[in-house]
Amino acid sequence: MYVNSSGAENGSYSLTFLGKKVGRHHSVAPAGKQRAWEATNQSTSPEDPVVSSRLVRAPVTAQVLEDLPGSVPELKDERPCPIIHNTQFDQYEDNTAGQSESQLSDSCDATDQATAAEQSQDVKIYIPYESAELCITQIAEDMEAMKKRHLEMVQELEENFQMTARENQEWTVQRIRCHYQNKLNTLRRILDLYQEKVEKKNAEWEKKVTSKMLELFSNRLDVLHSHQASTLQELQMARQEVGKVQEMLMVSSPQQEAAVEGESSENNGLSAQLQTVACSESEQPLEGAKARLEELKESLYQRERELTELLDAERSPIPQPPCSVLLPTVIHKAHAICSAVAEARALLEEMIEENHVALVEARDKLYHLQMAREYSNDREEETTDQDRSAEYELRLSLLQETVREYEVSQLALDCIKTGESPLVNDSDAVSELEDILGPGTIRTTEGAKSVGQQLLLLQDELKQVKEEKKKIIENYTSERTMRKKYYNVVEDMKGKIRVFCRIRPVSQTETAQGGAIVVDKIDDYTVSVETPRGLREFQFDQVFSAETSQEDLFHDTNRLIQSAIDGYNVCIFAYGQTGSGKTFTMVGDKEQKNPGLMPRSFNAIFDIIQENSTKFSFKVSAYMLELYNDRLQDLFVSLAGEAHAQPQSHGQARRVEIKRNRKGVVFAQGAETKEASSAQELYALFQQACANRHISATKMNVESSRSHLIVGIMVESRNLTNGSVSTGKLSLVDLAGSERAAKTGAKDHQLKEANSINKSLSALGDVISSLSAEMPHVPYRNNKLTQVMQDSLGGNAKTLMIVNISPSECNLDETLTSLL
Ligand SMILES: Nc1ncnc2c1ncn2[C@@H]1O[C@H](COP(=O)(O)OP(=O)(O)OP(=O)(O)O)[C@@H](O)[C@H]1O
Repeated sequence: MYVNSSGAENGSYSLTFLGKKVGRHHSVAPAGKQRAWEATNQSTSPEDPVVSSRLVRAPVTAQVLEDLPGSVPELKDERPCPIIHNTQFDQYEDNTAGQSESQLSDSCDATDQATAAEQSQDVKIYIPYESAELCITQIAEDMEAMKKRHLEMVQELEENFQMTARENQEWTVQRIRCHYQNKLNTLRRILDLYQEKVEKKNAEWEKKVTSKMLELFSNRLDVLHSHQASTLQELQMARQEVGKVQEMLMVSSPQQEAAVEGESSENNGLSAQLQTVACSESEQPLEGAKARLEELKESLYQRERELTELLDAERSPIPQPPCSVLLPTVIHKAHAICSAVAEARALLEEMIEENHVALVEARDKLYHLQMAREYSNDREEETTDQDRSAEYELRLSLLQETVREYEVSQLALDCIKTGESPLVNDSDAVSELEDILGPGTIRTTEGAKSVGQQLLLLQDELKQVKEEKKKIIENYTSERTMRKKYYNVVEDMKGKIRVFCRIRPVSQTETAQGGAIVVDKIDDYTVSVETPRGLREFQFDQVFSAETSQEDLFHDTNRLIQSAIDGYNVCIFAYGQTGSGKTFTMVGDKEQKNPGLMPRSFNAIFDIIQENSTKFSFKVSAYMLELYNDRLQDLFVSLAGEAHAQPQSHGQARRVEIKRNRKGVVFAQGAETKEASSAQELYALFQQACANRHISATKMNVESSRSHLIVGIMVESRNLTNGSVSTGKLSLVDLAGSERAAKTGAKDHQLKEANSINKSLSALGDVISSLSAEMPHVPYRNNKLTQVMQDSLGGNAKTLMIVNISPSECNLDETLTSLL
């Protein structure tokens, strides 16, 4: 027998006996079967060690185990020994256990020795039958071992599967748990939010109820006080009446006794006469008492009516807290005070003592009155006086009331002393209050106590809220102060004195004169002037060319308006030769098609006020002055047109003096300061002032300002949250033009005007130079102009000077003077 290697690759083997091929029925795995098997396992990976071992071994195991029992006896019958080809045998060895290797080798060696001659001719090796049998047995054992291993593997796979399934299950459970945990968390969050909302609502509601209750409680206390007062008054009156009645009784008793005695001794007629006299005598004072009684009755009815009204009011739509409900709180508080303060304790003791004495007295009185009534009843049975009986009833009930009040007071005072709360039995009022607070909240003493405690807590909360509000206001105030400070720092960084230069367009007169344009704006900060000695350049904080609109100019200046509203002094003035455009810059053209800085500032002030109206209240006031020939004049005071034309008549005008108050704020004494509540009102005041200004025609300007116009606008702002007040001043000055007398053609009073103007401008120049050079002394007092502008020049004030210049060659000298 030999094992053929053909088909070994597919795992099929054939056995040959004595050179005769027996057939392929011993093939371990036929090709068809192998393919079918592979098809069933094609979904599995051959790389998988388990699967690949199956691919090789499984068919061998199954087929051999089936086929071997039949084949072994067959082989036994066929002697001599089968042969195994060496190479084929080697191939077989690959698929069998190593244990059989040595045995097979031994068998082969024996066969080799027995058939040595044949080996030289034929490569087939014959092995003894026993060896073949041994070999087959070995194969069977191997197969058995393989079957065992396969079973183990199957078991292992099953275990793996179960483990994986278990893991999967756990993972799924974990996922589900996670999902529900998340859901639970979300629900909790929603619940928290709802709870928060409910608490907020409760707090709001409690706040409302508390304030309402406190209000009602104080009202109730007031009513109780007034009741107590009126009761005391009534009691006093009752006491007096009782005294009177007792007196009357004392008077009438002996008379009646006498009448009774006389009855027995004298005859009936006389007795009747005496009785009548006695009765008539006793009835005289009784009449007065009856009248008084009537009054008392009336007043009592009146009180009763008032009480009914009060009770009706209690049942009004707004439920009122009963006094008895709030009483425990009051007692609780009073007890706390009494136990804390020795003085209060002593006072309480005194009150208890006094109340006790009063109670004893009232009880005595009641007792006496009751006795008197009984006695009187006995008497009235005889006299049949119904009115008297009614009077006693009334007084009795009054006294009973008083005694009850003293008893209640006694109880309350004892409660205050011990700290215990009295029982609540004002059931109607309690149920009304429970409608608000919820059922069962105050039905018991504990409930009432908790309401009281809630009240105290809410009072504390209110206190806290107030403190928080105070803090917020403080923060807000400090934040605002910081804003002002930083705004001011930024403005200061730009320079406390800023100088702008504005070149006006060439005028018709200048065109007619044919003068060349010698002034040019090089950049936003530089002006160049062509002089006979060459081109000169001048630096400014800002340069505006002839094309610059009024709006653009204002845009660069209106930040200073905010500073004035913030409480700083700000001064904006235009400077330059006559006809250079100062009035145009400050006021605008005559028709106000191009309004200047002044009217625009008026609007800006009220715009800012409007923006801040919720946080501040503002007061705007203004004075408008003219400095003409070294004389200050109030422009609100209207002088006759002739007076304006003739300067001599100014002596009659009201004298205006420049003064400074303690804070250093300049004010014009003798000048009127008018309030304005809108930009329109302020502008109307301004127009009124302008109408009184000195203007006349010069050679240089048809409408030349012959005076300095000083408009002072004071803005007082009051912080609505903390009540702080700050005042800032915006000074807007349109200066008269510097001029050369010869050029302007000034004569007589105009020459005087020009001298005065030039003097004041020179003084202003000196002040500005000193400030710019940060000199220790600034010559403010040299001129009225500098005096009036003092609080707006230097110090913390912000100053903006606009130098107006002409571009024309004919004004070159004046332009250079202005620029230098
Ligand atoms: N930027 C400008 N754009 C157009 N016109 C201007 C401008 N500046 C000045 N003017 C015109 O030039 C003329 C003189 O100007 P304005 O009266 O303002 O000069 P002034 O410096 O105020 O003179 P004075 O000192 O004599 O009062 C006016 O008719 C004015 O309209």
